Amino acid sequence: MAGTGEQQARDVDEHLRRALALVAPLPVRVVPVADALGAVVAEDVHAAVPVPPFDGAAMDGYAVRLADLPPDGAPVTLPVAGDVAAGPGRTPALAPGHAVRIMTGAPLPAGADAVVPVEHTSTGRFVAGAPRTEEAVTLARRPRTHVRAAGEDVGRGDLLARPGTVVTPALVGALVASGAVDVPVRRRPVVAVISTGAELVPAGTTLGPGQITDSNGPMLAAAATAAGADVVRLGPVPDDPAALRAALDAAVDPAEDPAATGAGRSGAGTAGARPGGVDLVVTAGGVSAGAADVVRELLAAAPPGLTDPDVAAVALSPGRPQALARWRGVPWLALPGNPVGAYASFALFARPAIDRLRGALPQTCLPVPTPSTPSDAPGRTSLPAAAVLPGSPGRLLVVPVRLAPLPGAGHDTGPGTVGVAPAGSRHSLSALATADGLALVPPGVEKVRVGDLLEVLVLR
Ligand SMILES: Nc1nc2c(c(=O)[nH]1)N[C@H]1C(S)=C(S)[C@@H](COP(=O)(O)OP(=O)(O)OC[C@H]3O[C@@H](n4cnc5c(N)ncnc54)[C@H](O)[C@@H]3O)O[C@H]1N2
Ligand code: MOO
Repeated sequence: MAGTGEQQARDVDEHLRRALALVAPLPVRVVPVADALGAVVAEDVHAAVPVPPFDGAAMDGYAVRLADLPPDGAPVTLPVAGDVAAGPGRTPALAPGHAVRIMTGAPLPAGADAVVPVEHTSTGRFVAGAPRTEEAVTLARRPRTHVRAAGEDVGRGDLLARPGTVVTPALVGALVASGAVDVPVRRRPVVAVISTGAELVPAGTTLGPGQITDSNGPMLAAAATAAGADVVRLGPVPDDPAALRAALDAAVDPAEDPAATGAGRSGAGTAGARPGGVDLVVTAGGVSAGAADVVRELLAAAPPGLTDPDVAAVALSPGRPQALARWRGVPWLALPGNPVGAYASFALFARPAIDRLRGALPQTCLPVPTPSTPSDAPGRTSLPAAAVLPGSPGRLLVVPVRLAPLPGAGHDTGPGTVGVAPAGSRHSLSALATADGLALVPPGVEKVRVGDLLEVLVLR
């Protein structure tokens, strides 16, 4: 009977809202700045010291008093009173009518207010390692003073990072330069990735009839790692609810022995498992309408440990069958098994959930940016379509796209000439692997024309 059992599809935004409601930002801990790369700052961080900490020379040359140099640029000859090199020690004051040799990064002597680069003086150049021989130097006023003023980069007390800021290599440098030793960040989430399906065998296994390699497990583990989580991989588990239950138990309580059920731990990050279990479980597969769909079967059986089961057909393609639940209190996102659907739903639901655990989506950010609400959220941008894209009334289409020149835009037409075009078949994992982003074609759009703006999740 056509249409029987058809569910009303749930909006992507609504499913994301429910997924985010399952998770909360993890506790804050103070860690050495050097260990904070990739973590999310949890409190305002202010500069303890100014950068640079003192007025210094920006060039190798001579420190002078501007008052001694005629404003019309006429050269003067000044006796050279001494040397100042970068490094510790007291810097003597510069007496009026004198110059001192100064090296880049050295503190400016009191009284000096400009540095004349050596190549613009009678000395011409300094010889590394050779002592000073010049008694006097002839030089003239220059347009720039080549002085780096104390605090000109960062003032004492300036805000360096707010809650939600991801610690990048450059931020590590900026924090340390400004006197930070430790930084308050959210604990790194630990995510269990479990693939399900009787047909799955681990990578490297010779395939028997009807078998395929579990690619979702390694792919989603890599996606979770790239999203800033530590990963525990379990499975693949067969289409047996008892095996899935055992794998879930092993994820939320590592004291359980997964080997006893056929669910084995593998993959990078296992050693990093939190003693108390994981913060989030992501499963792939077994969530649609098949007779052997193990996630659906377990959710329907309502076993002890399962709470808040929520099975939905989401208005999303690929990635329509989805479920949410808690297993022994731990949030569980059940994604579909089709590899591109699994990837797209990871990007749309699991990644934001991991961001929220990390503190990267501040609570004040709710309502969260969603595919239908263009935003300036990190990792998203709006780009014009460089080719015609299909639309699909009633569901959000996820299209793997590559950056491509806009047709008709030549190199002389200036900026804004880059758009996105499909990277290949919408359902092909190999096309997805070459994509720069996922274009989100909103429900209700029948066709995307060249030049139409698209919301794009940036993948690289
Ligand atoms: N009668 C219906 N059938 C299906 C529906 C539906 O609504 N009604 N939805 C279809 C859609 S859309 C999707 S997506 C799939 C999702 O189903 P499951 O989540 O139950 O996924 P599986 O059946 O387990 O697998 C689907 C497909 O993907 C392959 N797969 C699964 N896991 C992996 C893995 N770890 N690595 C690589 N490939 C994997 C699997 O072999 C299947 O080919 O259901 C449709 N059917
Ligand atoms: O939702 Mo499925 O992932 O469309 O193919």
